[in-house]
Amino acid sequence: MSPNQFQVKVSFADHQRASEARLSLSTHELTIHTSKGSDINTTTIQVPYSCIYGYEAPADKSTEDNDKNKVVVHYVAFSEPDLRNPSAAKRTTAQFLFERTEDAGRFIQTARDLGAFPKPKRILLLVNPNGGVGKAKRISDSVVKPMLQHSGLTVNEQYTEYGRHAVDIAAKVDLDEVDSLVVVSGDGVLHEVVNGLLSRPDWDRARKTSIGIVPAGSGNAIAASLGIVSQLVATLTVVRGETSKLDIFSLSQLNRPRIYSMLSFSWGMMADADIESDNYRWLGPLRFDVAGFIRMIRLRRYPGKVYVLPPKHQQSHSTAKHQLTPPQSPSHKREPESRFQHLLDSNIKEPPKPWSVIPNMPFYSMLLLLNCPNVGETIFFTNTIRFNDGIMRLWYSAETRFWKILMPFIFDQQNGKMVERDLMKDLECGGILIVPGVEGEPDDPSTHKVTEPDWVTSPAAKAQNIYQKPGLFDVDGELMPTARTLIEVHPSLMNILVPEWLYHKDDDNSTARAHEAAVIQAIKAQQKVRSSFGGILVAATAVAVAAAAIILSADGHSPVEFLRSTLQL
Ligand SMILES: Nc1ncnc2c1ncn2[C@@H]1O[C@H](COP(=O)(O)OP(=O)(O)OP(=O)(O)O)[C@@H](O)[C@H]1O
Repeated sequence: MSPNQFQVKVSFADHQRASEARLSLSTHELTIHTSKGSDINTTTIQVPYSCIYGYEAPADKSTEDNDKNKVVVHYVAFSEPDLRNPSAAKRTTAQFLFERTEDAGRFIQTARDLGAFPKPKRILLLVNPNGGVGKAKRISDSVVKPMLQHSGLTVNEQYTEYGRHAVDIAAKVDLDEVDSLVVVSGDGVLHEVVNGLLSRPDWDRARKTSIGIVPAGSGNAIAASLGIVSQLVATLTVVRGETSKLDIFSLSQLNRPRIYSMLSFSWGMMADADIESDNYRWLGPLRFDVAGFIRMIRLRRYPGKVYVLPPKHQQSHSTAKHQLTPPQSPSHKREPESRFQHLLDSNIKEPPKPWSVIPNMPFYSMLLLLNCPNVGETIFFTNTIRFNDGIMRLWYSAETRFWKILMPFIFDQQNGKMVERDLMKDLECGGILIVPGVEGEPDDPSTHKVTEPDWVTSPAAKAQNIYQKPGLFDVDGELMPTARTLIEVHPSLMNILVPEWLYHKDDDNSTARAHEAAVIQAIKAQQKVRSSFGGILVAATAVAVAAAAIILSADGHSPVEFLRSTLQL
């Protein structure tokens, strides 16, 4: 028998009777060959190391004789081909009884050397008891903590106690004591962790601390974008500790602290709907569909100008990435470099070349900047973006016909083809300057903030019967002032925990690749398959709510006026 092979008696969590088996440890997986006559259906079980989240081995002399030869391996099994729904991933255990204690020890040592077991790390788990519909605590207790128990990780759990508490925690956490900050919540708390870490005087060190997410919010766009389909897979991801680079956008406004985003920025219909969806939080993920539908049938246009920087100018910038801005005064706060901060000065009416304005677009109905493929757990926008490609993706539209906007949201919400419809224009860029307002004139010169609640008076708008609003600025689901805003990309600024099989290192083992490819394919399929029927059902529910909204005429328009403007009569 080769040094990486072992003879054992094996029993599985769901099969009580032990049977003879041969174990082999390769570079990437543990294979269990059970002997004929066992009560286990399959005779060969492959457990990729990427699916092992812990083990138990006899630790002390007082252990019973029999237990000294025992090793228990905890792993996640995917029940192919049913990987399409999150319940396809299942926790399980295999218990091995070796003939001799030395064999058990040799097995553990060999498995460790080959990277089969998770490496020890210190995790700070931030649980938002209010995340989603208040399910985060239950998820932490029933899924996350039981899985972490045998992982070898040192875990500290902390509940967030108020809005933006995670910013304060991340801003103060002792980086010598923590390797990863993991949130059990939605995108909002992860956004706060990013901002807390990057607001620190030692941000250049803090940015290297890996961040992770166990989806327990209502949107969960980041987790879905990473291919994390369940809390179980998310916890496995945390335990295995594989990371990928993560691009970050910075959003600068005059005389305000800078905000950082890992997911999205939006303005217009989608932003209004996202922020307004907070009123329907009790609906869980459905809140976005209902708020979106209501906003769609009361479509507005949002006046302003948007300037873009071509991506190659950002690319050359990326070679000098993460440089510190030289301190100008003792009070000057060091932060990731901004090359275009001067464009926030209102004396600069038009940014110079290579910046250019988006032509013929004084009015928008929606504008979306994305760093990830998903804008929500159930909204798979496009597969043309990666969160580590160093480029910003901008979509915008001036469309205000209700049905034109509704169609992609019903039929293409989960198939990644939303952007292929003739609704939105698509741009790659390295930076964006947004100047909201009819003529770019801010209401408040010191902040450039647009404050008019109902901005409907421009002659051009009146002539076209356009119903306008300054609109809301939404960054990662959080509100920010509607004001002149500079958005820049900081390529690969942070590290995020990702499922190992999606980003495995280059190896030449075809079995590992085949297994991993199957998992990837299944996860992608899972993102696409949720039927459009769900969308139609949601739309039907939303129609009822929306009809009430029209009758109540929240924005002061009568239903007749509304129909006329919607149908462009
Ligand atoms: N103890 C708390 N009490 C009240 N609010 C809290 C508390 N802890 C965190 N929050 C706030 O809850 C908000 C929502 O959190 P989070 O984004 O994680 O959940 P979600 O909105 O349901 O999910 P998603 O952002 O994915 O839609 C955050 O803005 C955060 O500041």
